[in-house]
Amino acid sequence: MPARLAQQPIHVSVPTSNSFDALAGDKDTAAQDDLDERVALALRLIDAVLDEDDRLVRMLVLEEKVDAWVQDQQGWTALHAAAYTGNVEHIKLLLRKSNAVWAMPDNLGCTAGDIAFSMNHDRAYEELLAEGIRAEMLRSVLESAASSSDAEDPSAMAVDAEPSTSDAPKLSTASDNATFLSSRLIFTADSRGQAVALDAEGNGVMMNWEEGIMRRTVEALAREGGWEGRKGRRREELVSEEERGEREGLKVLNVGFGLGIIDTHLQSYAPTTHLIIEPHPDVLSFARQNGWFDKPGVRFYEGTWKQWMGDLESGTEEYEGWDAVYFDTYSENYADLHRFFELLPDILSTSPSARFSFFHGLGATSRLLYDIYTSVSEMHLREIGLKTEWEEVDVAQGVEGRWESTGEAGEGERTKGEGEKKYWREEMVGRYRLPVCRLEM
Ligand SMILES: C[S@@+](CC[C@H](N)C(=O)[O-])C[C@H]1O[C@@H](n2cnc3c(N)ncnc32)[C@H](O)[C@@H]1O
Repeated sequence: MPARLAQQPIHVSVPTSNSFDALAGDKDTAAQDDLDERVALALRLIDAVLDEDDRLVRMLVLEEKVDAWVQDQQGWTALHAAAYTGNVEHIKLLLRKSNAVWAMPDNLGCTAGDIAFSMNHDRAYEELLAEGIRAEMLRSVLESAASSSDAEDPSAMAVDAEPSTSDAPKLSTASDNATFLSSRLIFTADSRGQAVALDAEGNGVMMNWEEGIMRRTVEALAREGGWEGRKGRRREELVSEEERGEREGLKVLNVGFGLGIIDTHLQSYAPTTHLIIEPHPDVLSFARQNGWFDKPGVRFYEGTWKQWMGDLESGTEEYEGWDAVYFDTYSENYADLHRFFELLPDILSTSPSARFSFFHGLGATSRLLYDIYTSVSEMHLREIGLKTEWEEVDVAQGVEGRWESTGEAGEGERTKGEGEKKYWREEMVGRYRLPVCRLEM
C-alpha cells in the first residue's frame, strides 16, 4: 500500500536550484555574474523574511522580482522562512506577488505548510492549506479538461498509443500501473513475521500491519450500513432468512485484493454477493491458493477497475447496486481515484445505508498534503453527491516495527523498505483519516 496513492507525485512542477547549475554551464561570464547576483538576492530574501524586515522583503519581491523558489542549503525557500516566523502577510505576499512554490519540499521533505504546522502557526498554516487546495482543485479541472480534449482528438490518442522509446524515462512499479501489473510480486514476511506483498522494486504493496485500518473500515461500513448483526452468523442461516424475506441481502464490492485483508473482514459478515476486482496475476494466484475462488458468494473480476468500467458500459458486466464499495489499488494516482469517484452514483445501491470508502494515504508524507487531499477528495465527492465523514484511526497503536524493511530485494540486497521509504510520516501527519461516504438523497 505505501507506494500507491500516497506516494504518487502530486504533479507539482517544482523548479530546483539545479536549474541554476544548468544555467551555470553557460560559459558567458556576464551571464554567470547575473546568475550569482540572482542567487545572492534570493538568499537575501530568505534572511529578510527570517528577520521579518518588512521593507526589505517588499522591496525584494515587488521591485527586484527576486526568484522566491530558490532554496538555501537546508532546502528552505523564502516561503519556508515565512512559515517559520508565522508571518501571514509575508506568506500572502510571496504566494501572490512572487514565484514562490507552495509545495516545494525542503531537504527533510517538509513543505512550508509542514513548518507552519509544526510551529503551531495556525493562521499561516491555513493560508498555505488554502493555497494548496486551490492549486490542486485547479490542476484537477485542467487535467480533466485536457483528458476529455485528448479523448476527442484522435491525434492525441495516437501519440498516447506510441510504444515508449528507449530514451524514455524508466517507469516505476510504484507509480505506473501498467509497469506494476506486468511485473512480479512476492508474498513474504517482514522481519517480525508479518505478511507483506512486495513489488519487483521491493516496495511494500500491502503489509499486514495495515490490518487495523482495514478492520476499522469494515466495522464502519457495517455499522453505517446496518449489517453489523450479520457478523459471526452462519451463512446458510443468513441465506434462508434472506429467502424468507426476513433480511436484506448484502452485496459488497472491493477493488484491489492485495493480501485479502479487507476481504477477510468483509467475509466475516457472510455477504450474499462479494465481488473482488483484481488484475495482477500473482495476486490472483495467491488468492486462488488460499481458497478465495471457492468461497460461496465470492466472484473475482480478473482485470483492472477501468476494464470493469468498460465492461459495465458495454453491458458485459451488470450494473448492480452495491451496499458497500471499497477502493484500494496500487501505483495509481489521485486522478484515477477521482475517476473512480465518478462511477459511484451508478454503482452504489440507492438504499440510504449504502456506503463507500477508500484507502486514504493521499499525501501522507506531509501534514499539509494530507490535509489538502482530505479536503480535495471530500470536495470532489460532494460534487457528485456524496457526503463524507472521517473517522480517525491511530495507526501507531500496538504495531511496532512497521517501518522496518519489508523484505529482501530480488537480488538478495536489503530493500528500500519502510525504514527508508516511510509513506506514513505519523510524526507529521498524525492519525489515519478513514473516509465513510454516502449518497445524499
Ligand atoms: C494495497 S493492495 C490492496 C490491499 C487490500 N485492501 C487488503 O486489505 O489486503 C492493492 C491491490 O490493488 C491491485 N491493483 C493494482 N492496480 C489495480 C487496478 N488498476 N485495478 C484494480 N486493482 C488494482 C493490486 O494488484 C493489489 O492487489
